[in-house]
Amino acid sequence: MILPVRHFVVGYLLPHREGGAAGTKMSESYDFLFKFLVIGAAGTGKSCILHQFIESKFKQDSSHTIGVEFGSKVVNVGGKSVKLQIWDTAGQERFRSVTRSYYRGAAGALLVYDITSRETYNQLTNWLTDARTLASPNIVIILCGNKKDLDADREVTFLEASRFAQENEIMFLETSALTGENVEEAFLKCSRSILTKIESGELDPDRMGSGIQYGDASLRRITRQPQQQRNPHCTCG
Ligand SMILES: Nc1nc2c(ncn2[C@@H]2O[C@H](COP(=O)(O)OP(=O)(O)OP(=O)(O)O)[C@@H](O)[C@H]2O)c(=O)[nH]1
Repeated sequence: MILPVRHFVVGYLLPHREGGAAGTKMSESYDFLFKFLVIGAAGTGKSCILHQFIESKFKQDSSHTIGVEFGSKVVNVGGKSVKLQIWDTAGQERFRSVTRSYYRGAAGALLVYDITSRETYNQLTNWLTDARTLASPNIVIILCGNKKDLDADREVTFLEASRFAQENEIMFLETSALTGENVEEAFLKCSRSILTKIESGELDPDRMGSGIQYGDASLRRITRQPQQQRNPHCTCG
């Protein structure tokens, strides 16, 4: 059965609160917008990670995602407000053709496996290849070994996963959507890396399909600057 894609999209659009570790805001004013993906095998906790990040609580009775779900949050990264537009994709193979259509132009991704399931870890190379091929070769990826709270059932060591991350030039953290440990940090770390690449000129927000857009706040600052400083890269410092 093939349903139109829009039927799969569930919104998490919540009011952006002032304060908190991420420093979110009431208004929709932000410096940058980054498109993010959450990818990885079924049952690894992708939806729970997104829910924990946005609502700061564990999603009880999470069921398999059908297609994609959507969440959005404004965070403060290195003095810049960044709106993260996050697509949580289904891990089940039968939704792969739908989820793949959401990869295009993503700036960042959380690649999730379950530390208690070697099977989910063994699939990482396929997910990584998909992300780099379908989103962008420059996509900034953070590997998340989720369910860190289930250490007694661990099947994948921290060391081997960190070696995998190093070999594949991606960042790495172990997370727990249940306790919230490192969940926000994963999104912030990935966002920080994207911002650094914008600053260094490695990523160009003006490039089509970069997954990055200037927000109102950023554009306002550019137009206020003297003519000789109107280089978008200068706005990130
Ligand atoms: N103990 C523990 N359980 C978790 C954690 N994260 C998720 N779970 C459980 O793992 C199961 C799958 O979580 P989901 O978030 O639905 O997994 P998913 O990756 O979104 O799955 P798909 O939508 O099928 O791709 C659920 O039973 C969750 O309660 C975690 O950090 N710790």
